[in-house]
Amino acid sequence: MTVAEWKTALEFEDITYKKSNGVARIAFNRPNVRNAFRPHTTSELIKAFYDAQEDTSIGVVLLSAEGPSTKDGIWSFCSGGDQKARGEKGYVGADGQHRLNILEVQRMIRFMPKVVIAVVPGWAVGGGHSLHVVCDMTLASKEHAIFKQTDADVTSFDAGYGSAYLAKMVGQKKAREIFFLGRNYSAQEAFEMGMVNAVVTHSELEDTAYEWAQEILQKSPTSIKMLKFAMNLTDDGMVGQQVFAGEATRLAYMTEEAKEGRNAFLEKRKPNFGKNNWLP
Ligand SMILES: CC(C)(COP(=O)(O)OP(=O)(O)OC[C@H]1O[C@@H](n2cnc3c(N)ncnc32)[C@H](O)[C@@H]1OP(=O)(O)O)[C@@H](O)C(=O)NCCC(=O)NCCSC(=O)c1cc(O)c2ccccc2c1O
Repeated sequence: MTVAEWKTALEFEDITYKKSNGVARIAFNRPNVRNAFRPHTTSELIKAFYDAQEDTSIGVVLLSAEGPSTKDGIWSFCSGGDQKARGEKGYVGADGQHRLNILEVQRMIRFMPKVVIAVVPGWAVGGGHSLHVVCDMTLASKEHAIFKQTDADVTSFDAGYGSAYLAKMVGQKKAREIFFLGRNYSAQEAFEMGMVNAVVTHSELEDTAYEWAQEILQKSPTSIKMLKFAMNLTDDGMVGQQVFAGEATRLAYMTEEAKEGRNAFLEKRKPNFGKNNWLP
C-alpha cells in the first residue's frame, strides 16, 4: 500500500487542494454549513480542477470534503448551493454579480481526461448529490454518507447530469423517486441502486480512495482517457463526439502521415503518404 504524502498545491479559502504521487485531492472546506458551495467556492473549484487537468503528473482527482463540522460533529460531502448566497436572480457573488458556475465545474469533471472519484464522507445533497453523480466513480462512508435530493424543495434544480444522467445510472423510476420524494438514502442503499461503487468504513475511506487512485495510475493513461470519453460519448451528443474526436486527432498527429502532411506544406510540395498505407 502506498502511503499518501499530501502537499498543498494551492491555497484557497473554501476548499483545500493537495497532491501526492500522481493524485490530486480537492476537498470542500466549509463543514459548518455542510460544505455548501457559493460563487467563491465554484471559482476556486474551477482553478483547482484546471490545475489538476494541466498537471501531467496527475492521473486521478479525488473530490472529497474536510470535516466534521466543529459545531455538531456531523460529516458532509456537499449540501449544494449556499442558500444564503441566493439573491433575486440566483446565486450572487461578493462582487454583486449573479453566478454560480457549478455547471462549469460539472463539465470540467466530465470532460477532464483523467479519472475523478467522489469521496463521500457524509451528506451529499442537492447540487452536492449532482456532483457525485457526474464524477466517474463514488466511494461512500458506511457510517456517515447520506444521499438526498432537495432541488425541488428550494427551486434550484439540476435538469442536466444531476437528474437525467442519474436516471441512466439508477433507472428512471428510482431517479424520479429520488427527486420527487427527496428522501434520505444510506451508502448501502445508494450502492444497491448503482450510484456508488463501494461502501467503505469511515476511517478507511480516504485511504481506500487513494489506493483505488494508485491502482488506476498503473494503467495506460491513453486507454483510461479514451475509455472515459467513449463511455461519455453516447450521453454527451456532439460535444461528446468532439471530446472523443479531439483525442483521435491527437493520436493521428503522432503518425508518419501527420509529419508528412505538415512537412509537405512547410516545404511547399505535394504530400507523399506512400502507396501501402491503407491499413485493413
Ligand atoms: C444537508 C442537510 C440535509 C443537513 O441537515 P442537518 O439537519 O444535518 O443540518 P442543518 O440543516 O442543521 O445544517 C447545518 C448548518 O448548515 C447550514 N446549511 C446546510 N446546507 C446549507 C446550504 N445548502 N446552504 C446554506 N447553508 C446550509 C444550515 O443552515 C445550518 O446552519 P446554522 O447556522 O443553522 O448552523 C440540510 O442542511 C439541508 O437540507 N441543506 C440544504 C440542502 C439544499 O437545499 N441545497 C441546495 C439544493 S439546490 C442546488 O444545490 C443547486 C444549485 C445550483 O446553482 C444549481 C445550478 C444548476 C443546476 C443545479 C443546481 C443545484 O442543484
